[in-house]
Amino acid sequence: MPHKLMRMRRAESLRPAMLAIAGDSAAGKTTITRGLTEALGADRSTAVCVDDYHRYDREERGGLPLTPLHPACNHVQIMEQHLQLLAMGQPILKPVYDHRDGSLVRPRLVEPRDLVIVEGLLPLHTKLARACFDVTVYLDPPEPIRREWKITRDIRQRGYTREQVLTELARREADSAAFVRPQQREADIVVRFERIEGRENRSLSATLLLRPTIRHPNFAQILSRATTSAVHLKLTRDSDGGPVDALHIHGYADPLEADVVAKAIWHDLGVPEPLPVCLGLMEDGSRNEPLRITQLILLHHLIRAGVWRLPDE
Ligand SMILES: Nc1ncnc2c1ncn2[C@@H]1O[C@H](COP(=O)(O)OP(=O)(O)OP(=O)(O)O)[C@@H](O)[C@H]1O
Ligand SMILES: O=C(CO)[C@H](O)[C@H](O)COP(=O)(O)O
Repeated sequence: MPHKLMRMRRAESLRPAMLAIAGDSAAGKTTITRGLTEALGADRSTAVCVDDYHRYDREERGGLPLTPLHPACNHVQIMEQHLQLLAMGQPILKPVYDHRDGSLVRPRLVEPRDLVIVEGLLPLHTKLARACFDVTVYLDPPEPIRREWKITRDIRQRGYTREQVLTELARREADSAAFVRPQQREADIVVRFERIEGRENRSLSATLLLRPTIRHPNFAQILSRATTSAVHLKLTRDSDGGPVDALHIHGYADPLEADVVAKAIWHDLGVPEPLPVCLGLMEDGSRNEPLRITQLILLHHLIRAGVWRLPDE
């Protein structure tokens, strides 16, 4: 049972805290990761994108009946090996896929820091890969929103036309259902940015399903200390019908009110540093409160996972 061995070996030794962020293309993984790594700093954190393990470049893929979401289109075994090495604090020589033109370029030496964030299409696809993580997240925006994000991003940054993106989205649907979306069930936290019907405000709200597979911050207590209408905790149903806690962050949250919650979450962590200012920052420089609180919660988990294994604790 290699995945059980991996869990045991990790429990025995001092090694980095590992966070996985899985989700379909343009689900928002890079946007969340960017804020986390900036907040933690390059000396404490490393980010790895497992889409770099694509087996074929864009041109080669064009002639194949495969989409990048299919495990056969990725070096999954090498990804597993590298995740195990990172999880044990070892360096890797990681392949690199350049999305600007779809080419596979010179590999990069990655030395894990105390906190490692791994994002991509399939980081939770296998048991062995999952065993490498302390905290697992799945980003689950509603399909119409993800499609909007993908169309805009792929046209602006990856050299595609609108028609090409629409064709590709249709081509990928079966593989997304078979290989990407099932990872939702494997995650400790499921994040959904969505538009709430009837709200005039166009900002997206965020709902975080907090599954009892890991220990979450005591939000009931944290929110009882922070008088605000920006965030609330509710009991909802998971996809299997079971009850699960969910934290809802309103898209219309007043930044001042959201700040009260952000400070309370940060304070709960007991870290003396000031609240990082880079959280909630979008690529265009705008600020997004639901994104900020989501990043803060993931940061809380990652730092806690790291602190728990310090030798004096
Ligand atoms: N919370 C959000 N609110 C508004 N827009 C968002 C949000 N998250 C992401 N986006 C938009 O969606 C686009 C895609 O996001 P991002 O690059 O983070 O996705 P990704 O999951 O890393 O994509 P890929 O796996 O294809 O590289 C971004 O250009 C960004 O503008
Ligand atoms: O699903 C994706 C994640 O970003 C990409 O489309 C996939 O990685 C292939 O990349 P590209 O479209 O840049 O060739």
